Amino acid sequence: MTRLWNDPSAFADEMIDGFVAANGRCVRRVAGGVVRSTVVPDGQVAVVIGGGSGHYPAFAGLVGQGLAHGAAMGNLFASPSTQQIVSVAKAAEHGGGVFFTYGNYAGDVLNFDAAQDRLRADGIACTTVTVTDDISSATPAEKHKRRGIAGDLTVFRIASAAAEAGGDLGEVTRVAALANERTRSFGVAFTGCTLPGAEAPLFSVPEGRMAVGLGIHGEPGIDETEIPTADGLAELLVSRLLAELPEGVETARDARVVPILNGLGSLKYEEMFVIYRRIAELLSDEGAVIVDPHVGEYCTSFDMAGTSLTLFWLDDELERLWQTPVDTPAYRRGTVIAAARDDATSSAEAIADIPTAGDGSRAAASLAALVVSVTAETIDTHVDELGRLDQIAGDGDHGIGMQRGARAARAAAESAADRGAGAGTVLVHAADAWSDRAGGTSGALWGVILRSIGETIGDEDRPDAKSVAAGVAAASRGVMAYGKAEVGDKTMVDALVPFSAELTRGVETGEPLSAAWAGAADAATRAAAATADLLPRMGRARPHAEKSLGTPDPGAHSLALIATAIGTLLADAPDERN
Ligand SMILES: Nc1ncnc2c1ncn2[C@@H]1O[C@H](COP(=O)(O)OP(=O)(O)O)[C@@H](O)[C@H]1O
Ligand SMILES: O=C(COP(=O)(O)O)[C@@H](O)CO
Repeated sequence: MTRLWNDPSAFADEMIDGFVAANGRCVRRVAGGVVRSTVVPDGQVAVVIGGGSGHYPAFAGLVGQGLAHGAAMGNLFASPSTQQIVSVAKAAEHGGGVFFTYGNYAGDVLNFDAAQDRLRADGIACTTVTVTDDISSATPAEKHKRRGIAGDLTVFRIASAAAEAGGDLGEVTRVAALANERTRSFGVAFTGCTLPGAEAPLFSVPEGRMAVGLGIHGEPGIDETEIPTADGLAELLVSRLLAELPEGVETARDARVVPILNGLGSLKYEEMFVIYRRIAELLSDEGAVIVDPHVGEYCTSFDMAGTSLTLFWLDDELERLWQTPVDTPAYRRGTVIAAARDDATSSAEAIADIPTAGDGSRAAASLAALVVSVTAETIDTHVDELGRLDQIAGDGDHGIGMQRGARAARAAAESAADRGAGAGTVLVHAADAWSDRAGGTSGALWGVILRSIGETIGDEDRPDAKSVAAGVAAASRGVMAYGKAEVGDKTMVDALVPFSAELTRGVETGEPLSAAWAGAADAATRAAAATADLLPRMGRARPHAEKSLGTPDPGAHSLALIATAIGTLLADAPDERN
């Protein structure tokens, strides 16, 4: 149970404030996260990590000399937004390009890839290696789909050591990929974790039972067994990992390996030492040479009681890099020669310009802002229900993520309308605020939706039914192009595509916008409900496909709720709104 918070939706921000206040020796705050507070030599590759909050010391606790140059810090269990990542990367960059590395989660990939594209467009060279160490999350044939857990540490460290040694972007990328290939993890848990403000844990394990093969968000495990003895658990973890030695390691005999026993949040160190005692015996019995063992917390899941074992199989090059000194808030090895302090301060965030707008579009701006406001109210009303749906096969954060995004969008839309923006700019500002503040997959996609509609209706004329339907059609295409999901994958696309099709059909047959919108919202509601029968093929829910059968997709459901509420708004004043 996470017991202490002020406002749950402010938890991540307040946590960052406190973290920076306590660790100014190593980090300073920038928009979107933290960067090193010490001077970095010109031309050094910047290693930028990041991910959702709730995993301390991942990710910000691993920023400092010898390790990462910056960390983009998302909301609880949600990827940082594209804007956050761009901002941190620009602050961390010192002329040698940016190397991104993070755990392989859909929201992170979506947002880090988009940030990488933006930086490249600005002339900054970037490469990426996603961490895929968790062997329980996909088969060896689909290794690239595996998620990243405590193996983050080995990849981050090797990449950073290569950057500190003066390696260029190609070199840093090569050794990081090698470290990832040679890092394998497997985890178990005894209780689920509870997000701040939530009434119940994300999942529960029956008394005396243990969930096997689960990740760092309380995603359900792939199996459940009786809780074994400490020695029995050591045997399970070691046997699973030895059954999948990486390429280049034919046998454990004489192989040099770093074992990392990671606590997931509330397992006692003493319990871990008892387990590790047997892990060390088992590895030695196999003839493996143990190097620099780690027992502690490296990537947690709030208060989850559980543990994972990571085995990092060294070669000469990786071992040399692994032995270099590190000094970060949460992780120290060897003796680092302290660099001078970097007194740079981050510049204030620019206030986005308001382009000149035509009278017709300005007249519709307050309605556009009202639409965003109704969206935020709808999410406020359903926030718990959305969290519960996302808990079944996801990470339970759909409600709070949508709430954070929609509230920020409402404030941005109202501010733009007050400053004389046209309807298109109102929605574009709302889009940017939503994706920036919410992060995660749905934050990025709601940014695409609002931006597509805003750009289509533009700032000249009063939007009519045709331009609104064209905007929604552009949003539908945009979401599919960005997220790569198709109809039937059990995502918001399953509601958005029929919504758009029905809206276009209604408008083309001459229905007023309010009527066409109401028909489209009904179609979205039916389609969202029908996702209960689908098996997910994208994102967090994919490894838990069967668990999600019978439950609608949270993103499809929230989209249908929003569409319905906007329909009611339009119907209330049809002549004003058509
Ligand atoms: N690739 C995708 N394309 C479209 N929608 C997606 C995709 N991946 C996930 N989603 C939608 O996002 C929802 C999850 O949103 P949310 O929980 O807020 O984000 P996150 O998974 O990043 O925490 C899913 O229910 C689904 O509707
Ligand atoms: O969960 C995280 C990001 O993945 P999403 O796909 O956005 O849920 C985060 O905690 C790990 O970086």
